[in-house]
Amino acid sequence: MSDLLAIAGARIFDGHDWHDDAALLLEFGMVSAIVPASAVPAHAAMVRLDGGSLVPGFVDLQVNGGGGVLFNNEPSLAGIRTICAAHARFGTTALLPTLISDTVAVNMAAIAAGQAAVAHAVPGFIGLHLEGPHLALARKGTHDPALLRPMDDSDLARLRAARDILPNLLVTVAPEAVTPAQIAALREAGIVVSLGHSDASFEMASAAFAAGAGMTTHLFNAMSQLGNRAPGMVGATLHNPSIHAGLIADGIHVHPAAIQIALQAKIGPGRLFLVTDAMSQTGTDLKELTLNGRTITRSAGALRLADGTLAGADLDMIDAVIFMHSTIGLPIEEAIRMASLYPAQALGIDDSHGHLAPGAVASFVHLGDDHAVRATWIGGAQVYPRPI
Ligand SMILES: CC(=O)N[C@@H]1[C@@H](O)[C@H](O)[C@@H](COP(=O)(O)O)O[C@@H]1O
Repeated sequence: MSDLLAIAGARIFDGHDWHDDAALLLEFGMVSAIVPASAVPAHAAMVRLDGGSLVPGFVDLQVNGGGGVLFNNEPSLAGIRTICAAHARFGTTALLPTLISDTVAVNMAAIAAGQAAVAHAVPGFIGLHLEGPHLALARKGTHDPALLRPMDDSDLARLRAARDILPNLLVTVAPEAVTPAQIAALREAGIVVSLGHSDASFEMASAAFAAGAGMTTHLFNAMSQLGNRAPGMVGATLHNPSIHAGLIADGIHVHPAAIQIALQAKIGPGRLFLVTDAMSQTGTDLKELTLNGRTITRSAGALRLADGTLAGADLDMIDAVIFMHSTIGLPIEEAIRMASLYPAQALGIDDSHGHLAPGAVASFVHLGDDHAVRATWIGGAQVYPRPI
C-alpha cells in the first residue's frame, strides 16, 4: 500500500498560481508536488473530485469558539477539539483558540488545554491567542471591565512559560496596559504581540510597534480611530507598512469603504488578513451564548450584548472570503490569500502553512464552483466530511 496520495479532478490554486488538469500529490501529511494529471505515479492512491477547486486551508488567528463551545467557558482539550472540528466545516485548517480577557485561573487552564492539544495532535490546533486581560477600559468592547488590568511580572513569566510549551502564542495587549519593555520581552520570548482594545494615540501605538508589536487585532474595532490631528491606532497601523492587521469582514464590524481604504494601504505587501472572531455559535443554531456570566444574543447576522455592543462575529472563514470577493470586489485568489497566506505570514508560519508548495503541510479545502466548502483535509487527512 502506497503512502503517496494523488488528488485530481479540481483546479488547484497553490496560493500563488492556478494549475489546470493537475493533481496534488501528498505523502506523510505534506504536499510533495503538483503534477500534470497525466503524470501521476502509478503507485499513488487516487482521489478523484468532480470539479471545483482545491485551495490552501484557511488560517484563523482569532477563534473564540465554535460547535457550541466558547473557549472561555471550556478551556479544555475537549473544548479545543470541538472548536477545531466546527471550523473545519468552513475551510479552516489551522487556528488559534482565542481566550477573551479572563482570570489568571482561566488563563492557566487555557494554556494547559493548549499543551494537551499539542500532545494529542488535535487537527487544526496551532497554538493559542490570549486576547487580554491587559487591555484598555476605554475600548473594552465585550471584554468584562472587572477583568482588565496592567501586565505585571508574574503575567510576563506565565506568558514566557506558555510560549515554551506551545507551537505559537499570540497575545493582544493595549499599549496603555503594557510597557514597551514588556512588549520587547514578549517578542524576545518568541511571542507574537498584537495591539488592540486600545485608545492609544498614534504616537503611543507607533512606540509599541517600534518596541516589537507586529500586528493589530481586528483593525478598526475596539481601537482609536483615524482623526485629522489624531490618527490613532488605525492610523498608526495603516501608516506603518510592516504591520499586519486582522480584519472582521462580516459586513457589520467594518464599513466596506473602510475596508477598501485599508486594502489600499495594506494589500501591496499583503499585510491585511481575515479573522472570524467567531464565538461558540459557529456550526450551530445557538441563539444565545454566555461570556463571563453575561448573555450575548445572535440576531440578524450579529452577536451583541444586551446594551448593543458587538460581541464577536457570526462569521465563518469561507463567508469572509466570499464577502471580500463579492462585496469588496477582490479577485477570489486575493480573498483566499487573505484567509490563508497572509495570516500565516503574520504569525510567521508561512514556511509550512497558507500555500500548497512542496513541503507545506497538506491542509487544503475543496470548494465548489459556488465557493461552498465541499471537503477539508488537515495534514493529509480528510476531516470534513468524515473520511470516506
Ligand atoms: C470578541 C470581541 O471582543 N470582539 C470585539 C468586540 O469586543 C467589540 O465590541 C466589537 C466592535 O468594536 P467597535 O464597536 O469598537 O467597532 O468588535 C469585536 O466584536
